[in-house]
Amino acid sequence: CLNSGWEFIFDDIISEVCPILASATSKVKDLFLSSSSEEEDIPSELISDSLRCGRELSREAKKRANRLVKNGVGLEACSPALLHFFSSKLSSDAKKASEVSHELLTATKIMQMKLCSTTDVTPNTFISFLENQCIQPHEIYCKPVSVSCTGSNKYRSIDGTCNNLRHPTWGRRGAPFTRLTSPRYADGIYAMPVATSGRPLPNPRLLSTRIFADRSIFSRVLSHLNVQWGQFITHDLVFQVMEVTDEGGIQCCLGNGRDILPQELLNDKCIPICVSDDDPFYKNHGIKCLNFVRSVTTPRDDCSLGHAEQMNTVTSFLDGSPIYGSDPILAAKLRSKCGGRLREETRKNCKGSFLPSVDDKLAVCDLRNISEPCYLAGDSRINQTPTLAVLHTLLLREHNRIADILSSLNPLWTDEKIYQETRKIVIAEIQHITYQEWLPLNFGESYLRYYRISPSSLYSRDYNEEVNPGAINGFGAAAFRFLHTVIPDTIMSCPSNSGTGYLYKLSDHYFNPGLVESTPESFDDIIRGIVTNRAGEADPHCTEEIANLLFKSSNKWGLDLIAMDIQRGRDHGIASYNDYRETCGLKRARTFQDLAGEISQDRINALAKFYESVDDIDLFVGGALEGDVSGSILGHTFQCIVAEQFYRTRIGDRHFYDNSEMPHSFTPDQLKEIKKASMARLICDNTNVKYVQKKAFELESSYNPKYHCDDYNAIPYVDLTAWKRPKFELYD
Ligand code: HEM
Ligand SMILES: [Ca+2]
Repeated sequence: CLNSGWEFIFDDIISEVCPILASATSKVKDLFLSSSSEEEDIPSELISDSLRCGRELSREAKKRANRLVKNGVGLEACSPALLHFFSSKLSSDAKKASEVSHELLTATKIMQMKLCSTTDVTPNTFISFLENQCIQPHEIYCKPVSVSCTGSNKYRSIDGTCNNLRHPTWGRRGAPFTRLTSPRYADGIYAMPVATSGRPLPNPRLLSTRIFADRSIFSRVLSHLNVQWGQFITHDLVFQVMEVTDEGGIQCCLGNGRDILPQELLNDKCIPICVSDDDPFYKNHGIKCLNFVRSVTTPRDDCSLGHAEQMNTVTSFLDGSPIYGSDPILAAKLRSKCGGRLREETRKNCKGSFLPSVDDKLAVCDLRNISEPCYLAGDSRINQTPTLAVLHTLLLREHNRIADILSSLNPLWTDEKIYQETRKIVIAEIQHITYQEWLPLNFGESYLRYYRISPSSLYSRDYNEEVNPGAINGFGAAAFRFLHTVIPDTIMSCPSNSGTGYLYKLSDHYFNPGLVESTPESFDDIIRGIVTNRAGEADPHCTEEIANLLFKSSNKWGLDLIAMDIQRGRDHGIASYNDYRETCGLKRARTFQDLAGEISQDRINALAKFYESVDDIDLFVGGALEGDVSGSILGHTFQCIVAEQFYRTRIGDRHFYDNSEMPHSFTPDQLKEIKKASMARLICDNTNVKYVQKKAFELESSYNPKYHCDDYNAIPYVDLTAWKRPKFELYD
């Protein structure tokens, strides 16, 4: 189970594909023996030979990967592994960047192998040596990303470019994730990390079953909608996709999970999760291997060589990209091109509208028959669960509702003008609901105010163009995934005419949003259910619906999201928990017992049982076991990473909704209206639900009672008349 990622590079292959490089060895050796200083340059022919050879080897590996799938080593129909790939599609430019990245990483690895086998250079000194050299490959190997910003930049671009006019690539779709701490790759470049002893890290599935085991405790405060909003904004900020071949997704296991594939059939991007014979769940199903594939990487903007960086395939701004898309081609496809509206579908007997259908339903949904819905939205994860689809639908309706009002207020506005103004309002509402309602509830109001994360007065003047709004790797591949432990195990549906709620198992509905439209009232019933159903308690325990049955389709078993979270952190070379403790201002632990300030004794004992050294603990595991910070559902280290992300997402966004004194800033009248937006009002304005609690992310209680949607004092209404403009503004 320990693939490093470099299985395709052998010395004999190098000499076959790149004979020049093989003979370069002695020259390199001389260079290093003669110089102990790091000032010496790597000979330029070694660099160019490595690049050429990296390209050759990488292309060979790609051909082999395609061949394997073509020859039958592919994903089986209706398998959990296939469903996991449903949302892993790459646009052609992202695919190209990923290929270039693979070539550069392979070249870097070859250089390292040559230097380390012939000199005293260790993997770590190699990386710092490389960084000092700041090698930029010739443009035929990698073209630096350059964006020029023209025009007024009054509205956000779809792909996030030109938000920051000094650093126009920051926050764009396709950018490398940023890091708070140096990565932990075994070889400093890309190889899967190992323990400090050099032995394997503990098995992720073992950690999942022993530390995160199911214990059904529900939150007494938070609603399912609180969790669902969390996933929705996750999808706005981050999307790492897995490597695929031109022929389809990658299979790493034999016989749908009965064993791991033999090395000769294994793709080098495979990092399957092995399951032990005595696994409490999988032993009953004969499952020994869970399919898992490495994330796509991308070159740095300047193409410089170094360790791997994963690609964020969506804009990292909180900019409604799950609704509008991060890619201009998709964004255009989602528009109706009339009245500023987005495409929608209506149904007989249903008052509200629904998302449009994808072109090829069977390629991205797990349907029992083709008449069931499968939606198209700005984010390809849309169909993952019915409640995610419900939130997408709600925001689609909000866009079209606002577009209709704006066009009646300003009848001469063009489709483009209405679309852009509406998009701006919807994004502002999403930002307001997130920063004013959702973040304080989950992470503590006073904490967020203290760190200037929550907006306070009407306008803010906090925009700082030197703050990179990029997504932090440790946020997406570890800290924010802690919220997987609060996912409830059911989807609740509450018909208006009965006092009862019906519960559906989450695992019966992955990639099948049919529940949303099973009757004309289903959509509203699920909305009532999602504000009534409880979230899971914020402890490390999580439901088996995601820890044994994720994407189970018609099988009796599925994948384990918690084991995947741990393995993904390793795939991304996320620094250890101990490194992050230091980054976040805690003392580095020298012994397990040093964790006692943050982690309870029984949990420390569990960690000491599985990890050899306190330095080996994965960020996801250590962070999840910390006791909560007062007022937050997170412990200190996760709180620090999540807060840093939302700080950057706000301060580094030129278009953040309450920024003042920008050419595109809202007028005071408009901003006052936007600040009335709430989750409850979003529901009231876009469904047939009549009563909802004022704080919809919290359960109904005597302190948070339900109000009628017509009660505009309790649930204020965003009045759009502030957007009525004089006719002369037609052409701006
Ligand atoms: C039923 C609900 C959910 C399901 C089924 C689900 C499933 C998944 C899956 C399959 C992945 C990709 C795993 C991988 O390949 O590494 C993922 C990633 C992730 N999830 Fe969830 N998730 C859910 C809810 C949430 C919630 C509520 C949050 C946070 C509030 C969240 C945060 C994340 C994050 C941050 C990632 C990494 C995203 C990326 O970089 O692509 N998820 N989730
Ligand atoms: Ca975004």
